[in-house]
Amino acid sequence: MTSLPAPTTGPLVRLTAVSAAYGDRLVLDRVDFEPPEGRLTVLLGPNGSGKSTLLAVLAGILKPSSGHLERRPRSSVALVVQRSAAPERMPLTVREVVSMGRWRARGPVGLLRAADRRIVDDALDALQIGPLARRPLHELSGGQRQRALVAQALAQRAALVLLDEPASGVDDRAQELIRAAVDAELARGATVVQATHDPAWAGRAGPRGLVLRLTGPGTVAPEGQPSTPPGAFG
Ligand SMILES: Nc1ncnc2c1ncn2[C@@H]1O[C@H](COP(=O)(O)OP(=O)(O)OP(=O)(O)O)[C@@H](O)[C@H]1O
Repeated sequence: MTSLPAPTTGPLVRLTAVSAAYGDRLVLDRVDFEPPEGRLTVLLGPNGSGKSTLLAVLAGILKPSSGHLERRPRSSVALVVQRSAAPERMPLTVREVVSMGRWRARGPVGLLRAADRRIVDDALDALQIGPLARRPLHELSGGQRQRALVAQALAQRAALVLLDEPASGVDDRAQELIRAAVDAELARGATVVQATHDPAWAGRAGPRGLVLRLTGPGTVAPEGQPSTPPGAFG
């Protein structure tokens, strides 16, 4: 298992008074948020409350309309988008999709090394999709595809792992594998932020994790003070 580089100073990621909007629709309204490092943050909230938007801001793919986003320089981030937002007809095999998780480590023209291939194999094994490795992604069922996308995130060995409802619409076995994958990421030292509708995930944040409830539009509140580390939420 590849361990993470020693943390440097500053937060891995921190939002200060961040607002985000689509046109004139305000979705996040001056949100302060710093996920506790090496822990699980669970984002709960109804459809449209802004969970995906918050993840997109954390990932750096949606620019806040105001406020401040800090990210630790050179820190890596993996994002598993909601299945409905993932391209379904990528002309790639499952192994190729998971191998894409190593691209950032190797650069655009870098060949994967033996160590990268081992990481890819481990990720395929973790989600039990090794037997599907040669299959084109578009031939897979929705749940199998979801496992491939989670495996791609695992292969990144990122410091910050953002998951948008990774376990929704998958069977019990896949849910169990995804839960185990999240546990393994936390054990590796990753900081995980997961959006979900499933309140059962809240219990997995643990005493040092964080549960945020988005009630939208624009409102984000920590749930249960015991799981809120001091200073993590302004
Ligand atoms: N690209 C977009 N353009 C315009 N409006 C958007 C866009 N993406 C999201 N929205 C709107 O922003 C609001 C928040 O959406 P978001 O997807 O962040 O919510 P969510 O909590 O993740 O919802 P769900 O549980 O359905 O995934 C919704 O009102 C949605 O319609």
